[in-house]
Amino acid sequence: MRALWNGSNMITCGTQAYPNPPGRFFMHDTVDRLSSRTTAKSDTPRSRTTLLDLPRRPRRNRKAEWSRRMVRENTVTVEDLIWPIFVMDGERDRQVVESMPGVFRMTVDEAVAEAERAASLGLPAIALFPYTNPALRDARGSEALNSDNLVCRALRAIKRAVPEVGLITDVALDPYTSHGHDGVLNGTDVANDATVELLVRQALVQAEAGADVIAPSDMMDGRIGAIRKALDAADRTDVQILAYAAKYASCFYGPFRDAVGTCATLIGDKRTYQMDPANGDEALVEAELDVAEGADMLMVKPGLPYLDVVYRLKERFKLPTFAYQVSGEYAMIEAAAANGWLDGEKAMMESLLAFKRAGADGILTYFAPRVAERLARG
Ligand SMILES: NCC(=O)CCC(=O)O
Ligand SMILES: [Mg+2]
Repeated sequence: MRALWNGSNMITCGTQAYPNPPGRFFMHDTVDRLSSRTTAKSDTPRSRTTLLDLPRRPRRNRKAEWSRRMVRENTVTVEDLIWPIFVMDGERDRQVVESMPGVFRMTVDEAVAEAERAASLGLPAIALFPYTNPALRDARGSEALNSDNLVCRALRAIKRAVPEVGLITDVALDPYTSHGHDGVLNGTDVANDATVELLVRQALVQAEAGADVIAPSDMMDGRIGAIRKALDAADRTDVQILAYAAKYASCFYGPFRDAVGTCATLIGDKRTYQMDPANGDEALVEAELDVAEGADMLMVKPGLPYLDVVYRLKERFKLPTFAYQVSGEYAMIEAAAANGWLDGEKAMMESLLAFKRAGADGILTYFAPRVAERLARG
């Protein structure tokens, strides 16, 4: 209970009000009269500062670092982190992603070296995203079905070099279409069922090249079930599906579109298939369908602005639930840190801890190697 001066000549303490002489504010003797333990305590100097009779003082548990460590509910570990990597054509080359300081597009050989780094840091998995040569993009995203495309080449090379790192691939057509949408167009509409047919083929091509986890991020209806059936029919019952169950039509993907080159190509927006940021219950409907269709794991995207959704999905379905700390979230922290407005390291760690507190089992984050290195330093 907190004693407050209410601006009049009364002191309020909980629901009770006590008279206080005008002009006198909160003298110790006034408080002592309110305390049932006054007499015994008033003998010692310490008791003079004990103004309130509080059976519960949550600050006690925070009094020292050892105690804070002892009562800590959540921690970020290296196992929580999945590292998204951008691949591009060429050899021994990297390109800066302007809007994501510290993040690069890299050639397959460089990606292999980074996968080796991931393994040595103890990161469980990496997620691959291609920067497709614009000349290879067409209206139907045909390059997605090429078993020798950039992602498939990266999968084979990384699998060969570092088999212990899990490989997650993005199933969606946007890095491959000339219009930047996640599916094929029927007029201006992204045609659901025709797109699902292509996504199934894309998933099979990726599984064949060595993907351990297929992660459909397209938000077409029915694609999880269709992909599961096709994988099973192809004798790939071992391939996991991480469903981007609740992917919102968010402005926070801006820098990612820079990285995979869809900023220039995207015509219009994705609001007819990605979710409305205003909706929470709808995420439960989406996730329920994906679970029924065979999703092994769920994803919420973006991350920090959607922690309520992470919490609700984890509570409801009890499946491994991941959050994607997307490019815009990364860019915001980096930009503020570069301006000296935030302590970037602290913001990075606090943001990841928040995902854990909300119930996430893991986080896809561009900070992954930096955090892993920091955790390794202890
Ligand atoms: N499928 C991946 C995205 O759509 C965006 C991720 C990001 O903004 O980091
Ligand atoms: Mg869905």
